[in-house]
Amino acid sequence: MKSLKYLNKYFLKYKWRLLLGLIITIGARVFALFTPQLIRNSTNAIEKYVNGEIVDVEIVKSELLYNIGLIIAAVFASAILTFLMRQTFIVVSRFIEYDLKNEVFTQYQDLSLDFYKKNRTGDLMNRISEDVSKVRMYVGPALMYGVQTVTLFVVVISYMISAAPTLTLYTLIPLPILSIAIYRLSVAINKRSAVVQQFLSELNTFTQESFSGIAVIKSYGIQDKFNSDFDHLANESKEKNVDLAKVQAIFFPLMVLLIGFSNLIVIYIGGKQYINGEIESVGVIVEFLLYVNMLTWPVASVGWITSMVQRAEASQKRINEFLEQKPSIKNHSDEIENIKGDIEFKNVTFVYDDTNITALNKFSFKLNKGETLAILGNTGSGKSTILELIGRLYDVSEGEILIDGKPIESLNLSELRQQIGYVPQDAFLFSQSIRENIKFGKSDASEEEIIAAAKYAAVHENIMGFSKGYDTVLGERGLTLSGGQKQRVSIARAIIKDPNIVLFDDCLSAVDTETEEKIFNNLKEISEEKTAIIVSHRASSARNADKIIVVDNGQIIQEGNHQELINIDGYYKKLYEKQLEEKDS
Ligand SMILES: Nc1ncnc2c1ncn2[C@@H]1O[C@H](COP(=O)(O)OP(=O)(O)OP(=O)(O)O)[C@@H](O)[C@H]1O
Repeated sequence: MKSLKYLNKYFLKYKWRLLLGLIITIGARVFALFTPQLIRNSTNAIEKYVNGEIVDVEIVKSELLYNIGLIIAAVFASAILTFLMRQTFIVVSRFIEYDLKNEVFTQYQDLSLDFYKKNRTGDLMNRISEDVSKVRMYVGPALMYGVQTVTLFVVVISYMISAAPTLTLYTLIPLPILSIAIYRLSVAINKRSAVVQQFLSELNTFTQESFSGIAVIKSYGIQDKFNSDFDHLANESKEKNVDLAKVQAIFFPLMVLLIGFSNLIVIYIGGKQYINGEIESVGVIVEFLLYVNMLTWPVASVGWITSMVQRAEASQKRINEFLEQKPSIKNHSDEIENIKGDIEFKNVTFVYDDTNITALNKFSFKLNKGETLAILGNTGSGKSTILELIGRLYDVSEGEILIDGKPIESLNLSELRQQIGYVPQDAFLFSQSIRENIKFGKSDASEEEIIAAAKYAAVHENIMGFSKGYDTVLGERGLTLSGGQKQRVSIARAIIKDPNIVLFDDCLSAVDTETEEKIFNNLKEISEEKTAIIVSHRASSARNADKIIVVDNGQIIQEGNHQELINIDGYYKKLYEKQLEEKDS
């Protein structure tokens, strides 16, 4: 129950609704309990008529009609209150589910990139959906049936004791056995459900990956392998489901058996006591039979509730694991200062935690506001890492990064990111319209601003070529853009922010050199005052930059401008000449 304590704040938040639910539940049970008593009264009236204590049949008839009327009224009242009980408890559980989902999602958003590297997407999704639903069962049905069971027990058993104490004792004997049996069964059901759940998770991950990688699967012609792998997984999943169904099948027969046994005891002991004159009338036996049946569900639900609480506890523990994590990148300043855009790396070393790869090793450079730096180098040399460190997606392992002369950690994190227009290597676009995708950079952007940004990114004409223009929906249910178009939409998204620092991570690789040139010219026009870092594999992207750095293995191997570097034998000159030759041929 330790983990579930976390939810107390939500119970507190909805305390009035819950209190109302409690009162309604008690009311519903009290009304439900009128029925056995009224039936006892009716049976007694008939018994008295049979015994000759009442001679006028009309009196019996009117007594019966009176009781039937009251039973109908009580049942109605109980039904309405039961409806309201669900409306309060279950509605509160939905509210709490909503709050918790939001809390988990916000926490996911706050956590740093390394968190996503360490945890699988499937697991993240499971905790926000499956685990939260299991927790809802605790705050909803478990709480509701718990309150209902306790109320019913207290009221029914006190009624039973006042009517016939010894008979009560005999009648209740099988009920704890029933409760224990159902609890054990629930534990077995839980264990098997967990296995079923795990297989379902695997099946989901497999299916999701198969759909995402459908192009690879088809082009490699490996559908058969995937079909048979799926078949294998689905078959195992089916077998685990069958195992589960077998234990579940015992549930109701067991309940019926033990209740039947209680009924027999009532009839046998009750009958004997009636004959011996220990109980006043047959009506009491009838009343007890009804009580026993009324107690069936609550007794069974004790086991069920226990297992629901256990499952919720396990799920909340998993949720808490994530909720308790602190983002590794923390904001240390609430002061919003305008970031101008001077960038300096001083002996920066960066090691990726998960792989222990030293991506940058004692790396230093300085870039003034308004300057453009081009970074070239082989794959895996550390180029993207430089940009990620400027956006504080990670913090440096050693050395320091200064922005406007101040340590990057001392700046307000959201202001820093606000002032950066970052275009990552794999342009990710959301399954929304092109307009919405561009507007991610500036939520209140006007139509003119959107078009201007698209023009700067040299993608406006492409967009106008689509029948729905800027309203064209992208992604799974929409249009698929070409690699180059995607890159340019994502550039437009960065430009529209009008940031002081622009970071382009090899984001023109799928664009021809002429369009690239055009974009750079546009960029120059709007970025007089902006600091720009352009990571590329092409010398053409670097030609007009104020500074060029060539990186290898996390270190700078060449530094200078285009003119300087083409006069020195080395990586840049080779790359430039090679690309010149390719262009000519
Ligand atoms: N998230 C990560 N976790 C662990 N190691 C990483 C991560 N990202 C990059 N690396 C490693 O750090 C090194 C530098 O990677 P980086 O992405 O900065 O290179 P790059 O020069 O941008 O490469 P490319 O030109 O292929 O994009 C590589 O060895 C890479 O395997």
